[in-house]
Amino acid sequence: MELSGIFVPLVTPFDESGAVDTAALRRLGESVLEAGAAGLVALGTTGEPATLSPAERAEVVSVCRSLGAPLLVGVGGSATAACAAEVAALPAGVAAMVVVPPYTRPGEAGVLAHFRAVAAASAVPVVVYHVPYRTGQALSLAALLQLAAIPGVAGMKLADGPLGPDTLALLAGAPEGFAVLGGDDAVISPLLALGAHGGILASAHVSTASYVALFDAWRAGDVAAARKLGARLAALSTALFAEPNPAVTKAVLHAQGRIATPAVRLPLLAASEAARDAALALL
Ligand SMILES: O=C(O)C1=N[C@H](C(=O)O)C[C@H](O)C1
Repeated sequence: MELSGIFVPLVTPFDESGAVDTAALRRLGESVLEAGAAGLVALGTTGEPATLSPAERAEVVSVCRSLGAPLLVGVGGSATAACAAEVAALPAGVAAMVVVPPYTRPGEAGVLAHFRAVAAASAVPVVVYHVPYRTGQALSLAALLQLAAIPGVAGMKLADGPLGPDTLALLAGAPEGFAVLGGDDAVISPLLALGAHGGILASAHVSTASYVALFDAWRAGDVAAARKLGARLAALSTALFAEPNPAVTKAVLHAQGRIATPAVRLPLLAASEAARDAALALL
């Protein structure tokens, strides 16, 4: 699987009864692929995996797989053995997007041991999902580079906030073929400018072609177009993340008639009208 371009981590739409709306999920996946997305992510943070039952999670993965596009499947948890077993059970042809073990804060050596065990158990490529503001686990540049060197680890979804010297050094120092995919939507443009291989962006549900055009512009070296588009999309992403993800994105998709309800499951709360309207105004 080529880890390059814009991947859309699909929301999990719910119908009026609160059940997973698989027809809407399929339509969403088809629409973003038609608009140029390189692939999909099932069960990313945006898909609300924590509040889906095991049967619902399997259903979401099955719908996404049936679309035939490159697919990353989110896997997470603080127990290494359980995480390794989950990754080992993934079907061929997908990649596993495995979050740094959250909450436990096992330290860098513990994180490295976790990913060595998970990658050794996996028959599919592993993408490390580093999102310290959610997991509570910071990682130094040395640890990031050690993760990148683990056999079977094919890339990293990097969502560690403002870009700094470590980001530059990771992009310069990671092994050949290791993909860095941005996961902080508002800074995707500068990250692509620095050489990232793509992005996993919830924002790309609502303006997929524009995020794809941004990726293409940086790839082609069209700096003027990329800067202008990047600034506009940073404002859109900021509006979509004004309240906990994916509430605003779901509210916008509902307002556009693309999903039946804007519902999210507790403890997430539905987006405010103000946040939804602010995002819609930027489209
Ligand atoms: O679901 C994802 O994958 C993403 N989650 C991030 C988050 O909510 O922290 C944001 C990013 O757009 C992709």
